[in-house]
Amino acid sequence: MAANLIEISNLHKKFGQGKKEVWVLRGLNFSIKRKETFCIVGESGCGKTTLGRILANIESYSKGSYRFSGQEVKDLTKKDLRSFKKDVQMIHQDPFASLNPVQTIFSIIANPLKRHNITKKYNETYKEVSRILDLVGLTPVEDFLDKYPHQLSGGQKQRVSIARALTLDPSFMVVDEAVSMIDTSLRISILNSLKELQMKYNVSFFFITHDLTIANYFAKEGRIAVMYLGKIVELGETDELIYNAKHPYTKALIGAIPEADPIITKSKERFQLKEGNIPELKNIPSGCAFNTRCPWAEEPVCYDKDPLLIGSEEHQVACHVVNNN
Ligand SMILES: Nc1ncnc2c1ncn2[C@@H]1O[C@H](COP(=O)(O)OP(=O)(O)OP(=O)(O)O)[C@@H](O)[C@H]1O
Repeated sequence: MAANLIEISNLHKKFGQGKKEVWVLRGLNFSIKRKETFCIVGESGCGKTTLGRILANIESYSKGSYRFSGQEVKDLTKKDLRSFKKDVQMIHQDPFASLNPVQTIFSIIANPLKRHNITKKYNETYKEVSRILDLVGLTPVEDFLDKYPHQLSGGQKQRVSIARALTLDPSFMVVDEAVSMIDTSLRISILNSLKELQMKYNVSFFFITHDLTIANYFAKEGRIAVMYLGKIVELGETDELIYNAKHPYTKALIGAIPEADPIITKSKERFQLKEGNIPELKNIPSGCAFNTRCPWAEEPVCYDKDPLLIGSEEHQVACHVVNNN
């Protein structure tokens, strides 16, 4: 059995052809261990969802390598793909859009069980559907079985999405902004449910969020990768990254987190970037893509050479200024 569940090397993704060609992911290198929580954070449009969709094999990759359990995903045979589809599940940002509106909650959970021959007889399916709904906190189960998605609240719908993802006993889950459309009061409860399920079932998570506070909470025992314009600029164990951030972009993201205590907020280091707008992906600056916003950018290196993500197992940074000092 491979040591890492996931190994990504020099991964690239482009959309479009010719003049419309845009490279959305530009050489990613990372791995995810079994049972690990790996969070990816970054502003809108930096490529988080595209990467999540590639990891779930909903989207193909254009260049580089993606190995799952030691096997190159592009080369999976039909038989391997069937087991991959069972093993890897994705929970989407908008549970309403991803749940079939004309199916009852019972059918939504029962269908994958039947399709993959996990349960055969009705009684068996009923028992398993009830067990899974109970696991995600949709109780009393009988109140939910005959309902349709539109009859549930946002939080309940997201729990149904999680339940559906769990039916096939996955080893890896891609969770895309799964709590961003849910009231703050319910967020922690859903995040806690996901964490409990991870402990129980040893699932690895690839958790996508634009909110570093949520990443810090959910990946407390895991790692966070910070993405900027299709590249990872900093990657580290969560506490190390939050309390010892090195990349100016990560520092700016951390500086922007509001503190409950207004005195701390006032005294916290505000890291000023050069300008607010992110360059477009089809117009990436040469050298380090962050150079247009970076207060540390130095001539000539930051304008000529793309920095590599380097460092220790616990903490890696892609910044010439940090890595040269
Ligand atoms: N199917 C597609 N065809 C063309 N361009 C696409 C496609 N899907 C995504 N993109 C582009 O790829 C870039 C990255 O999008 P992506 O959704 O991965 O970013 P994101 O970081 O997840 O953003 P958000 O937080 O807003 O969801 C964007 O510029 C987007 O317009």
